Amino acid sequence: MSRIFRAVILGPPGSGKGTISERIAQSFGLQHLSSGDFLRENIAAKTEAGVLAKTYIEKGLLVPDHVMTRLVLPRLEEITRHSWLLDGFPRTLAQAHALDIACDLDLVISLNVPFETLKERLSHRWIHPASGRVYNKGFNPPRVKGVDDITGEPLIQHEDDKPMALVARLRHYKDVAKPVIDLYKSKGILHTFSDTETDRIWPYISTLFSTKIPMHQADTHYAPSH
Ligand SMILES: Nc1ncnc2c1ncn2[C@@H]1O[C@H](COP(=O)(O)OP(=O)(O)OP(=O)(O)O)[C@@H](O)[C@H]1O
Ligand SMILES: Nc1nc2c(ncn2[C@@H]2O[C@H](COP(=O)(O)OP(=O)(O)O)[C@@H](O)[C@H]2O)c(=O)[nH]1
Repeated sequence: MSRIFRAVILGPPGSGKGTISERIAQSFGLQHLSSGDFLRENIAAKTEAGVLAKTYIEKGLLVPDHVMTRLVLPRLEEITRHSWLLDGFPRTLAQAHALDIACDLDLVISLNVPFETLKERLSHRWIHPASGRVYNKGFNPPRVKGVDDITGEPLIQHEDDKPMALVARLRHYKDVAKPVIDLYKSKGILHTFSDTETDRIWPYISTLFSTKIPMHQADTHYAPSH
């Protein structure tokens, strides 16, 4: 059995972590693990961690580190045969230290997207709350305006994607993320990508992954259709 490959994707809200993670998963066969999805699963199943996490998320707060690590790390430890890409965790230095103890990362991607672009994107982001599927008015609109492609249920806008909350949220992200980014830089595993468009960042990320892991299947290689 070949050794599994472990990667993390970092970036502010709206920087394209979810979008790029899906492309990496499709092109290179990594499992896309998202802290938001783990939380939604736990909230739906009403687990102890899920019930607790919900009270923070509803207030627009980060879930405390000890709750997040208890939720995420066991899931990672379960995966012994599949390479993965983790999105949304670690978000704080304490989470990064906990992850460090649990496993050795091969690669960390950091997305660097200008503040104005993030504001613009997030104000046009619509989500399907039950699944976490994400749409954008211009970039990837739903097939029918206002409804989820798969279930036909209505899309909503996150309270904290609305303009008033956005600026504070992006500032807060920067403060909390800086020491995490510095940690991975000091370990020599950080790769930073800066641009205003996911489609311009993607070829560089794709090349980086191609050098690190064999292509999953050449014919599943992701190519944007627009
Ligand atoms: N690693 C984490 N640490 C603390 N709280 C987290 C973490 N990951 C997710 N959360 C909580 O869950 C909520 C939903 O997370 P999710 O990543 O789906 O969406 P988000 O905050 O809109 O992120 P982004 O905009 O970067 O996609 C967050 O707003 C936060 O309250
Ligand atoms: N206009 C535009 N929107 C994008 C681009 N990349 C992603 N998006 C959209 O921007 C929003 C944030 O992207 P997402 O992948 O959810 O970012 P995350 O918050 O970092 O996970 C979503 O609505 C995406 O569809 C891009 O290059 N241009």
